[in-house]
Amino acid sequence: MAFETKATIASFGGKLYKLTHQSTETTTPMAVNLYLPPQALTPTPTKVPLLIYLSGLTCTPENCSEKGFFQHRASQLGLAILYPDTSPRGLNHPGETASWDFGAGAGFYIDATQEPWKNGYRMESYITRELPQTLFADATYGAALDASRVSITGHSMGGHGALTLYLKNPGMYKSVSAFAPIANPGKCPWGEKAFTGYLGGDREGWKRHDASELVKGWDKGVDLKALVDVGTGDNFYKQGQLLPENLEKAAAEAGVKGLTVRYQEGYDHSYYFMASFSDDHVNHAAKHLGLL
Ligand SMILES: N[C@@H](CCC(=O)N[C@@H](CS)C(=O)NCC(=O)O)C(=O)O
Repeated sequence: MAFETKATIASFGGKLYKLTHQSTETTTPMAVNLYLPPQALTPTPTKVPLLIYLSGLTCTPENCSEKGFFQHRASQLGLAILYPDTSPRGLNHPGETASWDFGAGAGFYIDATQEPWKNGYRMESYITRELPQTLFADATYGAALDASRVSITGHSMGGHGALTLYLKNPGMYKSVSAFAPIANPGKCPWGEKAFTGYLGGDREGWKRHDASELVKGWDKGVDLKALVDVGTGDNFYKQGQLLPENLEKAAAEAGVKGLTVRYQEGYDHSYYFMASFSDDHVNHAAKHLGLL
């Protein structure tokens, strides 16, 4: 359904729009923030490409819009950014708000198969189909966007989302990047908890939603166009929640080219880390979206 505009905020010469719309996938109202750079807002706008940013555990569309600093470089290059929410909200499934790493704020960008979560916890279909289709068809916001040029990025759980949705849908996105991604969810406590709850106990089936497994099926002849940053001071990395080495190893063993993983000395899991490297990730997307 059409977007309702809750707020319009000037940012780096462009505008950040706080939107909501009724989703048929989640069956709930969904909040989403959209940044349009100045190039999309002039009296004679050019169509701009889109970077989708998927957030981490506990986040709403606000966290990264406010403190990720993606808009700075995006405004210079002429790139729109979409910040979706991390789960449906208000379904009131039992236990939905009992923990911060499962249920509300923790949809893991998959379509749940287990009761009660299969009702509404359909973030994969929402992010890959319903949200972009609604946005590109929107009379107000879609006109400024080039639907044929989309890239994806994300942080932590959202890094898992970006990598897996990219690997599952060759051609849908022009490039992928991730900050501190949950790179092998089938083998870490966050992923095991979420996948057991949403998908059930069949670990073989989890592999369809795990970047370190999916990368093995990538076409070796096609550059992966993937940039990953991880801070060596990140406590979740130290606790084995992220496992980026497993992704690197799987890609190398499968002969997949084009994965760059950078270990940033001393950086933690926070937005101080992301803001320090967000220019690099916007440049990475821009290169593959024809802006650089
Ligand atoms: N709530 C968790 C932290 C979860 C966390 O670090 N979430 C990250 C994404 S995985 C985040 O972006 N949090 C929101 C923020 O820092 O603004 C805790 O209390 O330990």
